[in-house]
Amino acid sequence: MQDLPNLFLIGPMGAGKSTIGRLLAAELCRDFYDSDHEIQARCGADIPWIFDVEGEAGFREREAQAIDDLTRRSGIVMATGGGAVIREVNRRALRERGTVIYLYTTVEQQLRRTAKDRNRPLLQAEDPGRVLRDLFAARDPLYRATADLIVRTDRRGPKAVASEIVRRVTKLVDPLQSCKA
Ligand SMILES: Nc1ncnc2c1ncn2[C@@H]1O[C@H](COP(=O)(O)OP(=O)(O)O)[C@@H](O)[C@H]1O
Ligand SMILES: O=C(O)C1=C[C@@H](OP(=O)(O)O)[C@@H](O)[C@H](O)C1
Ligand SMILES: [Mg+2]
Repeated sequence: MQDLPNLFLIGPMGAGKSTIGRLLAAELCRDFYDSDHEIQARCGADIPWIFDVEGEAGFREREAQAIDDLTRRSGIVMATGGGAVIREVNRRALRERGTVIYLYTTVEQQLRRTAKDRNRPLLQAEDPGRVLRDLFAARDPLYRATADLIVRTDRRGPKAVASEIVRRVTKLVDPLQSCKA
């Protein structure tokens, strides 16, 4: 497992990037980073505050800086925020500096998983289902274009998904490993 590249998780809000990323890193004995946590730690404020005071544009600047810095590390697992793929510079950093995994789930699951969480400013809207559908239409092509692997998270719990990623990524890196003793 030492030869594994950086693993970067992308996908929409509620896909499980933060939860599964942490489990994946533990399973691989890797350091775990979450670009959203990094942004909040550097700024000393939470995401709703950043959106309030600096707008989404300010948040995206901070996000690009965090992604550029974190993707330069080696041997890490990193969860991104759902909007990380909007910027071409982020997509390039992710693609060039690691293996990118798109965690896919349905909008219905996203809605259920994010319903009680007030920490996602984009979903504090009258119709969060509509927001999620519109974001999916805009971003799904970008997730697909950036990813090396697509893994569904709507049918299995976080632990099972983390194990599936380990299995698939190991094969991707060393296609012969499944033939080894
Ligand atoms: N595969 C899964 N099955 C069921 N619930 C999940 C799964 N992945 C994540 N969750 C739950 O969904 C919520 C949002 O997960 P989170 O990791 O914050 O998603 P993201 O970082 O992609 O927005 C959390 O309550 C988490 O426990
Ligand atoms: O989709 C988005 O634009 C966002 C997703 C959030 O992260 P999660 O995908 O981890 O919820 C967070 O970065 C911010 O609220 C914006
Ligand atoms: Mg997250």
